[in-house]
Amino acid sequence: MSDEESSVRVAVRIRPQLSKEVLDMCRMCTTVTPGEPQVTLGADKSFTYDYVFDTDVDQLSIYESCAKSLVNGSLEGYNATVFAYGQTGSGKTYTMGTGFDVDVNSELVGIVPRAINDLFEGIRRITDEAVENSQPPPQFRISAQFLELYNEEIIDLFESAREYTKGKSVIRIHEDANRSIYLTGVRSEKVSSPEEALQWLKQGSLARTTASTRMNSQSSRSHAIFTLTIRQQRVVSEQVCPIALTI
Ligand SMILES: Nc1ncnc2c1ncn2[C@@H]1O[C@H](COP(=O)(O)OP(=O)(O)OP(=O)(O)O)[C@@H](O)[C@H]1O
Repeated sequence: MSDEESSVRVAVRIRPQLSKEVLDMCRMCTTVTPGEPQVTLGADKSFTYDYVFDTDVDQLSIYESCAKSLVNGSLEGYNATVFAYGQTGSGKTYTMGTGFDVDVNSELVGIVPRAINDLFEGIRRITDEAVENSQPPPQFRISAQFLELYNEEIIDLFESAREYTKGKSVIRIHEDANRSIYLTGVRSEKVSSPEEALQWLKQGSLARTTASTRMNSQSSRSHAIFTLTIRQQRVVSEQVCPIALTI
């Protein structure tokens, strides 16, 4: 598949050094080529991506470049996934905004809370436009799921941790005739406002498995997938489009 046909975009974000790294006299080994999405490691190993963000790029710019258009697209019926990948301590949780504290200073808010706010803002806009045009506004139904993959087990972050230690997980992974993977037994919560969705995000984030690693004192130790499913029902048709945000 050529680059033009691929719907996958890869962005690299370089985080600033942490105070401990500065105190330990660690040195940056990356150089971003000005005006190009290219990063050089050390003296001569250069790599080009769709986007490269250097240490000074803020959370809003990352969201606007990497996720905003996907949120808008999801309201038009497209599926979208934002996936953060990288070694421990590289900044995945920070960038996605799914750490313990989702009530951070507004400038530091990450991708997931921004996507939630934009999603509900988009719904409000579509509803207002329909009313202005004297048309029946579409009905939106939004539901959230939050799963964690840890030690090859799937944990439902909306269920209490206690139930899982008793081995009560009812989540099963299946493959359908088209070889698509789907899950059953996952708890799905209806959300009707950004506040409600953020509350579920916060509750699920707190339930995640964490421990310290040598490179991150509060490492997530797992993969987590936060999924919002949007059902938009118009008079003539219904569209179902999940947006998954993976940390
Ligand atoms: N762009 C950034 N600007 C400032 N601080 C950052 C940035 N990215 C990450 N950090 C800080 O770096 C530390 C590690 O980041 P984070 O916990 O997000 O890493 P992670 O990739 O999620 O790690 P793990 O896989 O171990 O969970 C945190 O203290 C975080 O606040």
